[in-house]
Amino acid sequence: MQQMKSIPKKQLPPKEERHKLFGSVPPIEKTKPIEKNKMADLQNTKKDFLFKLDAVGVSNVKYPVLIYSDLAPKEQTSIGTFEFSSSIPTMSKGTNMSRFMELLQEYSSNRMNISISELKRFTKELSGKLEQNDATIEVAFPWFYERKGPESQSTGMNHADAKLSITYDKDSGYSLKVSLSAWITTLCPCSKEISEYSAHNQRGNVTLEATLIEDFDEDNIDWKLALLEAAESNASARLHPVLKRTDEKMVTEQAYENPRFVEDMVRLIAADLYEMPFVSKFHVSCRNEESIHMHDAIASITYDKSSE
Ligand SMILES: Nc1nc2c(ncn2[C@@H]2O[C@H](COP(=O)(O)OP(=O)(O)OP(=O)(O)O)[C@@H](O)[C@H]2O)c(=O)[nH]1
Repeated sequence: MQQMKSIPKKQLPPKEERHKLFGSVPPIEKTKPIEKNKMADLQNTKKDFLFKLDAVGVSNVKYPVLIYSDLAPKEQTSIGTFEFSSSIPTMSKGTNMSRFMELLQEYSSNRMNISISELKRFTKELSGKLEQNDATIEVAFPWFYERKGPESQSTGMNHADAKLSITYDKDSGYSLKVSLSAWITTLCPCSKEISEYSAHNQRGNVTLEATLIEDFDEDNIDWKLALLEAAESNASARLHPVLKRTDEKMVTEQAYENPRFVEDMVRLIAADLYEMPFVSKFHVSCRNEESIHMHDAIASITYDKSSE
């Protein structure tokens, strides 16, 4: 096919003239210093600024990250959404915002992986770089895992929303929090009980938030998988990307054999988290997108093992 030549019909002014046409003006004569050591450093002003701050930093920072998983794909790249902060004392006006991003770039250029050991190292280094007593990093990312149809073994990819939050404090050490939000199937026990046949079922969203013990052994336990298994193994059925007819029959019957209210879901997941020795506190919530209502059904539970 002959290529059409595009011949401009208008005679446009040069680019610089076009910018002027749309309001660009030449720079004025500048009077303020351009050398860094002569510039005002407002954020480093030391005075009584009335209150100390719990947290100051940057949020909604998106960076590519590397994730390791016990499920295939065992290594994957994802997009991390970061939040970094530290406290600052009463006598300090502000933090040094650029230092959060400088350290992230430094880690990223060495293929930053979202592991607990890496983020522990990061927060400790960050608190030193900021010259503060503590630092927190929070990173949320979609985690992908392979899922096979139960009978055909046809493979596809599911994902869950994972989050890891680590605080380093010079006096109290590290605190580790993880969270996973995943989808499951629930089949209504009441509907099954009262109906001659069938039962309504829905897609439920489960969020598990757990505080881990400080010496959590990430080399032997994948926390993402532990939380996913707690959510899915207690549901009426799991979600699958690929289902052949033989699989669909199994999943449908499995859901009918394992009916769950939204309350049942959070209590059963709580029981699994209670039995995990590396979890010290947890919060579980479930939201069922009801298929017979326009509204959702919700339930949640919070538990602190140290309060026993
Ligand atoms: N503290 C603070 N800085 C802000 C804020 N918004 C923008 N910034 C800017 O972040 C920029 C970089 O700050 P710094 O990290 O202190 O830059 P710097 O002093 O050149 O960095 P260092 O040499 O590491 O001390 C400054 O120009 C601030 O004005 C804010 O809300 N608080």
